[in-house]
Amino acid sequence: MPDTQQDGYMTADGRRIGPVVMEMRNITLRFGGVVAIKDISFDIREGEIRAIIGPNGAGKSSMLNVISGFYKPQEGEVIYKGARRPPMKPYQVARDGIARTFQNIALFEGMTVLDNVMTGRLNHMRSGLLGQAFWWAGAQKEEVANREVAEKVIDFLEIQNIRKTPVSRLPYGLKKRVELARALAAEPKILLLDEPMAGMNVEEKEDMCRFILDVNDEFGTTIALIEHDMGVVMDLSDRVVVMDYGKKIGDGTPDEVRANQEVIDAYLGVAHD
Ligand SMILES: Nc1ncnc2c1ncn2[C@@H]1O[C@H](COP(=O)(O)OP(=O)(O)OP(=O)(O)O)[C@@H](O)[C@H]1O
Repeated sequence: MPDTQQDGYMTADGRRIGPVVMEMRNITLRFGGVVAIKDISFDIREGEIRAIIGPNGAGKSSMLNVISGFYKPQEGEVIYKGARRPPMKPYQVARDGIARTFQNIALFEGMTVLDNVMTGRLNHMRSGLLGQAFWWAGAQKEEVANREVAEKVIDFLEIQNIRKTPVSRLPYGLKKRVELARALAAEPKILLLDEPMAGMNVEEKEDMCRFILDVNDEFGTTIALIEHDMGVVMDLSDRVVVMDYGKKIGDGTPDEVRANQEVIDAYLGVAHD
């Protein structure tokens, strides 16, 4: 069983999964009287693709927002890189190595693909306006280095031919890919994907699937995602957390989760006591 192997393990397809990089401990999140997350614990290992699934309203987005630091749970703690993560602003979490994409694309539509991807480098830029005025050579060097990372990501995701195109002119599937490029440009330790396939046709889904796998393989990026398409989730993920009505009802490999009766019932809509 992978979970008993502290230092990590090798997957059947030869990928190395490392030790735990983030741990959610007894997380409870309420919105007034609504309990969106009820006492949930699970971990994310270095280099793995970890999915969070569940029916509508199960609490998946809320959980992703806890991981990204956007929501502060009323109870429980997030252990990141071996220490309890203090309450942080989202930009501080981003600086600490967590990048994300959004369910509803959040790009600057009037800007080119390259400029959008460059915004993913903001957390790596040391020089502000004053810096650029008084530290010109350094600022220029930094700009070149940031551009190199952005261009590398653009090549990797095969969007070179649209790098100068304004995002507003792109079809939906490509916009999603640009969003992925922007998140990757931040060189995150953990990449959070919020329904990366939502609204895509079959071909776009296949492309996105391949890019997610390639990113994980090439850069060793740890990926946590929420996704409605069960086929995609089961194909992509190393381990899956299943939520229902804010509770965790399953956690394991795709095969384990598929065989879990509580999970089957939740998806078939079996009544709860
Ligand atoms: N900002 C909010 N204010 C009040 N209630 C909220 C808020 N966000 C989520 N909720 C409630 O928390 C519960 C979990 O919602 P959440 O969006 O996390 O579920 P989900 O699994 O992501 O759903 P979906 O698959 O439909 O996106 C729901 O009952 C929802 O109405």
